[in-house]
This record gives sequence, structure tokens and C-alpha cells, in this order.
Amino acid sequence: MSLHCQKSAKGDKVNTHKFKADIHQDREDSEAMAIEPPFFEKYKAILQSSANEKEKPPTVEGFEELELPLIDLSHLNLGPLERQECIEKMGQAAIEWGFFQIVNHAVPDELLNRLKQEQIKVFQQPFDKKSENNFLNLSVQSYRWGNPLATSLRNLSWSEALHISLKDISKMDEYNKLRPYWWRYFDGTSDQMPSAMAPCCCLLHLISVTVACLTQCAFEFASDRQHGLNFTLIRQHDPSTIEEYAEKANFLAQRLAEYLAQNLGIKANYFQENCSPSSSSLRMNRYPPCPYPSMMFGIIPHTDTDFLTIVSQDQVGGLQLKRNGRWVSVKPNPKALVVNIGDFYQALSNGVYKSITHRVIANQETERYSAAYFYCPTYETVIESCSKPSLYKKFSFKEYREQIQKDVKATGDKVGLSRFLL
Ligand SMILES: O=C(O)CCC(=O)C(=O)O
Ligand SMILES: [Fe+2]
Repeated sequence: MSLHCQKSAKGDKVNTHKFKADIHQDREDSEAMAIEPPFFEKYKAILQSSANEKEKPPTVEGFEELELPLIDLSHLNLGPLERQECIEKMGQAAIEWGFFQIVNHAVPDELLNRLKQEQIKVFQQPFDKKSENNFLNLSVQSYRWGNPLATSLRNLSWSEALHISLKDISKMDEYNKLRPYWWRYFDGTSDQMPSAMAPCCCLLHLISVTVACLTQCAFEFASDRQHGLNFTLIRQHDPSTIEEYAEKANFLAQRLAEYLAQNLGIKANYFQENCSPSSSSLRMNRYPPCPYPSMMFGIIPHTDTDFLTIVSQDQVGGLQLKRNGRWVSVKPNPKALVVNIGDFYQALSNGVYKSITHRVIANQETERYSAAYFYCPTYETVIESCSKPSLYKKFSFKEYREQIQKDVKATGDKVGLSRFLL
């Protein structure tokens, strides 16, 4: 039996007095530390009414901890036979599990550690600051916490997240600070010409345009030469850690999507044609310790709205997936990234690859961090099954998104692919 099982089996009972004390404590804590979202304030009505009505909390105990299928991506570079075997193993995992883990993925540990430090920096800021509309210069609602639409114990979540659309990354403050002010004028993120620079501007402009052209050529040359997973990107500027990670995750996601497509006979350039880095997003998650781990989730059960997701998680654990009708825990592997199939790949593969329901359970003692990279098509892309007869109607990402928004508003749940069954 796993560690989480023992923790959550403590059975934190719904007790109105305790809630009152906790709400009070929550206020004091948030005044003192100021970083935590006011979960208790938000959930107190649901918690109190469920206590009065003796509503049963969702069960989060008695699960097994399993190793996901492990795909060693270095086999892609060994020889044609090993490469084929590796691709087939990936496909098999996508069919049988909808989840697998990858090692030798070419994302350096050092970058993953830096990403985690970056996450800590973001989330350790005061709650008031995180919830400002232009936090880090990102679009509204990039910072999210809890479940604003929760109506019962079933959909309470104890986590906060920064959801960064990739087209916004270059607007982030931290990233901007890394570049000289005059460069921001030229690349369009600031429209104020620094006055002291004015006399040099024409010259700088000429130089920067030339350098940009040359680096772009070099970049294209480099990407043409990318085989296997050894990649070196040549950029026009110093990227922030978040941008650097997103670039690598995007590269990796595209390759994985392409390998998975080979097993299904989907054309090789399908993903290149339908996805652009700016259509995807990176979600950085933080799960603060939760006083009621058996009554609410870190993230409620869901499937992902994308082709596939790459998850980098710390060693705390808590990610679970539904397998043969039972919840199983994913055992963290420090060397691996977790990959899961999303709704769009299930539709594209005509139900062959599985977009599996997963969730994160709450942990009473330990804070947890993860980062999920959602590999998505552009809004206009129409997703159509690759084989006939199709299980699903064809739909665009835009239509799918709009349907989810309607369903979430009406039912508190996204419903998902079953809406598009034929
Ligand atoms: O935190 C995790 O391990 C998974 C997060 C997740 O499922 C999501 O952000 O969609
Ligand atoms: Fe997810």
C-alpha cells in the first residue's frame, strides 16, 4: 500500500467546529504568509453544507502504486530495428495505458531544476500580486487557483496554477528583464524608443536586422538537421528559463506525436501543418499541503484537451490515473517525464490511443510542484478520425473549446469527447 494511501486513510471527518477554526486560521495564515489562496473562504459554504448533509467525500484511499511503461528514447538512435521497437512500444503504451514515461528525453536535469526554482519564485509571491490582472504581464486568468465552479465535495481542488499560452511567453516580465531595453524596442515588446539611444538607433536597427536574418537562417539550418532528439536551437535572444523549457517541450512533443502517428499511418507532416508553438501552452502547478486530503483533490479527475501532454513532476507523488476502472498512482521517477494522450489524439486515432482520466490527490504534509506542457493544434484545425468508420464527428479545436465552456458552466464538468460521438 502506498504512502498516500496511509496518509489519506486517516479519515479527516467533516466537522463544522473544525471548519470554523480553519477558516479563522486560514485568514490568519493568509495575513501572515500572504501567499496562499483563500481556499477555506472559497469552499466554506460547500464544506459546511456537505457536513450538514453528511455528503460522502470522494474516495481517495486504497489505490496501488504502479510504474508506467518506460520508453527509453535513446533507442531511437541505436539502429532501425531498435528504433522501430521503441516506436511500437510507445504506441502500445498509448493504446493500453494512455500514459507512459520517457527517459533520455534530452531535456537536461539542470533545466528542469531551474524550471522548478522559477515555479517556486512565481508561487511564493503574495496572493494579491498573483491574482492581479496583469501578473507577470500575462493575459487575464493566467493565474488560477482552486475550482471556481465547484458545487460539491466531488469537485473541490486544492492547487494553484499559472497557465501560460505560448504566444504570451515573450511578454513575461522576467523574460523582459533579461534583455536590454533597446532590444525590447526593436522586437516590439516596448514601443518607447529610449531617448538616449535615439542617435544610435538607426545603426543598431541595421545591425539587429542583419543579425536576426543570419540567426534565422542558422536556426532553419539547425532544425533541418535535427535527427533523433539531439537538438541545439540557435536563438535571437537570451530566453528565460520558462521559455527555454517550453521550446524544448514543444520540440519533444512534436517528435512524440510524430512517432505515435507512424503506428497509425498518419502522414508525417500532420503535426507540423496543424500545430504551431504558439497554439500550445504550459501550465505550472503548485499543490500546497491540504488539511483535508481525503475530502478534496489537488486537481479533480479530468482528461486533457490536447494531442498529448508532457508532465515534469517532483518526487512527492500524487498523480493518479484510471486503469481498468480503478485509480492507480504513478510512481515518480526522477529521470523520467510523464507523457499522456489527450482528447485530440484519441479522436484523431479513432479511439485507438486513449485519453485517460487522471487526477492529483491532495497531500496533507508536503507541497508538490509539476509542469504540464499541452501540445495543441491551432484553433482552426479540424480534428478528424484517421480511419473509417469514424467514432467521432469532426470538430475544430475552437468548437471543442466552446462546447467545454458551455458544459463546464452548466454541469461543472467538461464532458469532453463523448459530446462528439457519432
Ligand atoms: O500535476 C500533475 O502531475 C498533473 C497535472 C495535470 O493533470 C494537468 O495540469 O492537467
Ligand atoms: Fe491533466
